[in-house]
Amino acid sequence: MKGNSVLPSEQVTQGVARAPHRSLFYAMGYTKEDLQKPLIGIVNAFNEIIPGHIHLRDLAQAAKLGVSAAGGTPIEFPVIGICDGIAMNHNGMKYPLASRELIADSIETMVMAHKFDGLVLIADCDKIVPGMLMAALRLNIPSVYVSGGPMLTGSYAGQKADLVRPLFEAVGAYAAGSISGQELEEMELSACPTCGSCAGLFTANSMNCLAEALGIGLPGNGTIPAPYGQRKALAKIAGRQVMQLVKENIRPRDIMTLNAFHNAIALDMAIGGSSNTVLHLLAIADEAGVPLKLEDFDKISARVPNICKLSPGGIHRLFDLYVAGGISAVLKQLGGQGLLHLEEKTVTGKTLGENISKAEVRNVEVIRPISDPYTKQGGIAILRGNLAPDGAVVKQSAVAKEMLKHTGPARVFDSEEEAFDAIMGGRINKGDVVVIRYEGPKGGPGMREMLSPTSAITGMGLDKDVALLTDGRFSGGTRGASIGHISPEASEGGPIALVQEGDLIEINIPKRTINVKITRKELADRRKNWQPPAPKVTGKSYLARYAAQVTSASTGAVLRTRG
Ligand SMILES: CC(C)(O)[C@@H](O)C(=O)O
Ligand SMILES: [Mg+2]
Repeated sequence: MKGNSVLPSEQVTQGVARAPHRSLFYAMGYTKEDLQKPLIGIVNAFNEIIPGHIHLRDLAQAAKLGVSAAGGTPIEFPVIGICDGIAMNHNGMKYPLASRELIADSIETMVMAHKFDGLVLIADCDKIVPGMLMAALRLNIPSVYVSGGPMLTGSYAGQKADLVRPLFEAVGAYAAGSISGQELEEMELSACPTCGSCAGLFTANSMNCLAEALGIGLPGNGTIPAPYGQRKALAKIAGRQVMQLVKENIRPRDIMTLNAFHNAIALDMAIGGSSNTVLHLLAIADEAGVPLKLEDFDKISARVPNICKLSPGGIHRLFDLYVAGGISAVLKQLGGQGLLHLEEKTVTGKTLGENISKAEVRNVEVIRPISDPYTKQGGIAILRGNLAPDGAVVKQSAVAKEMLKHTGPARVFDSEEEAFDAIMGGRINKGDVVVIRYEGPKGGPGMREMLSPTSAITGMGLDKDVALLTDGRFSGGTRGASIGHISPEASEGGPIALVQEGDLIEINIPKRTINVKITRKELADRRKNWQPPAPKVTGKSYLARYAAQVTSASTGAVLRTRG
């Protein structure tokens, strides 16, 4: 399209050879005029198994109205989506990260086959968001991403509530005998009151907020509540806006540049986003051909302060952030201190700086000034050491002060199930460092989120005494000294595979180190006796193919491609 006006859809709508194609469109009720207009794919991840997606039909409808009103022809098609909460703490959790690549691949498949001219991508939860952004960059046709928006805050016993605080953590509290079965049931009934992504700053909301800073989501994308009329209006505007992008030939790679990724990381550090954002931003950048590295997170974390504390790190929820001015107000704070690239292009057709120029903070308890942050550094830290030569990730903003430096004996488990049973069975002692390995992208496979073990530790009141390390990953709802993405992973022979029960592990988050206190020689001797494990999944399953192709978490757990 650059320099001339040829639209991809002309390959299916124009000329003599395409008479059969047009006939197929007419079979569906499209008119002759419809086929003269840009064909806009409305990628709708609606399903009836994710609260964040249960209302997406309404948003797709609104987006279609926006496209039509702006002179385009909207054409909807679906993609899959997993609810991480429902997939949690069993073997289903091996699929969500892997679903990211399936989603990207299936959008590529639909768009390449049918020749759309632009996309409105509609999703809400965890892996569906990066999967969609990866596809947008791979295809590089004009695209706008719209999220389903956050769930309203729940309430329990007069306090704000969400899926994690208190509910996931209540499982540990129940095991420790500090709450009754009836209390647990009351929490179940009240923690998640509406449609939308779970109300804390977990992975879904983190990604939806970062989409604003990346420029691919409209202002308000991260925080406008899911049930609000404004959410539908946002989808309508997205439909209108994608038409503008088609006209002006502005594509995802013009928007999601290295500077835009740096903006997203700066926002992530300021709000204390999910540790999963590290994996996803690296994978999205990989599709953009942008040289983003794990080190970029640490460099930006060193200079961007943490100014918001939302659940699980604090008591505020996305609704509080919305009322306080939303992501635009946070970005305005950062921009005012020279911490952003404000000249970056966005899907509004304006720059990021123009988008946020009128924003203001309406509650300084929810969005603190840069001069009075929670911490001078950002929410996420990258650790290295003899246990993680290729890096590890911790959400330092959600670590109890007492645990920022900790040395304790390793309690080693070769799966999440074994570790969870030990925690729930009261077999973890104060001071212990729980090691959960063979749960990496390849070894798991699928790099499970360890929300149940980390929440059980917290719920049992051990979060100021016990650390947890893994080559798997965490939920955005995880808090405590939970260090994940340890790379290389155990099944690839990473040093985490060589740790033995009782080894002393030294964690120093301020110094960014993670080490097992054994000599280099001892480590080398243990390595000689180490055997790579047999793959856990074989045969024809998608997961077996995924395990064969997936690469390290330190580079986003993307799939290796040939050549
Ligand atoms: C279920 C959750 C809380 O959404 C989790 O999957 C996350 O990553 O945040
Ligand atoms: Mg998740």
